[in-house]
Amino acid sequence: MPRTCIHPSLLSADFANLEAELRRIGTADAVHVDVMDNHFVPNLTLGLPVVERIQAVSAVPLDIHLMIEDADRWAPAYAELGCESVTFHAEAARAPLKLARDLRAHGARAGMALRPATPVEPYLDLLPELDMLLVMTVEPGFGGQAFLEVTLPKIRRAAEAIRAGGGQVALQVDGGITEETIVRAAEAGADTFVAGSAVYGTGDPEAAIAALRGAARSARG
Ligand SMILES: O=C(CO)[C@H](O)[C@H](O)COP(=O)(O)O
Repeated sequence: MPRTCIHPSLLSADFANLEAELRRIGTADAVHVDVMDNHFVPNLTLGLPVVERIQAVSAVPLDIHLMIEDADRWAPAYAELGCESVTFHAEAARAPLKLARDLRAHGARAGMALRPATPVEPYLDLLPELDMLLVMTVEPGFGGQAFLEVTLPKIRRAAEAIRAGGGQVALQVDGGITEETIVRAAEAGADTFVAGSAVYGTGDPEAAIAALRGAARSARG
């Protein structure tokens, strides 16, 4: 069976109790950490010093999603901390090819994200340089938004291109993922699912992770 990964988003966790919140998602494949700078997106979260402490105490690997300007400058520093994957936005990188190579050289999986309105076609040549492609299924910046069905054709096109290239690149979706929308994203070809509200917004994050995983697996066949 193909690998199905669930990455709870810390954006929906209690920021006053991050270490305890990390312990509630021990069965997750990674924890998704949203770094926002109030410039690339209209919201501000956390940066390197906090991620360094999360990395020190987390039992699950860190999946860093940089929603920041000047990704070329900052992304390698997150890789240096030992984060498992570091994802920059195509719209925020001056030299995406060099940046992806830098991230891998620092030992991280290199990820690239696309806003809902950004087409995937101009970036298909970059796929061999990436370990993960993130198709945003909401406008980046805030948790709790509704899944944008309009992104499904892009997920399908990205999945086809990844399969044609040998299937080495994870296809991540982020935003509005629930037990219902995860089915449509999985059918379209996504294999890695970020979920904030649908995990931390419930009383039992581990049960939510299991339910999301089960729904995605049955959709992927
Ligand atoms: O990148 C993000 C927002 O920009 C978050 O990861 C996303 O909001 C997840 O939250 P939810 O599952 O509640 O939509």
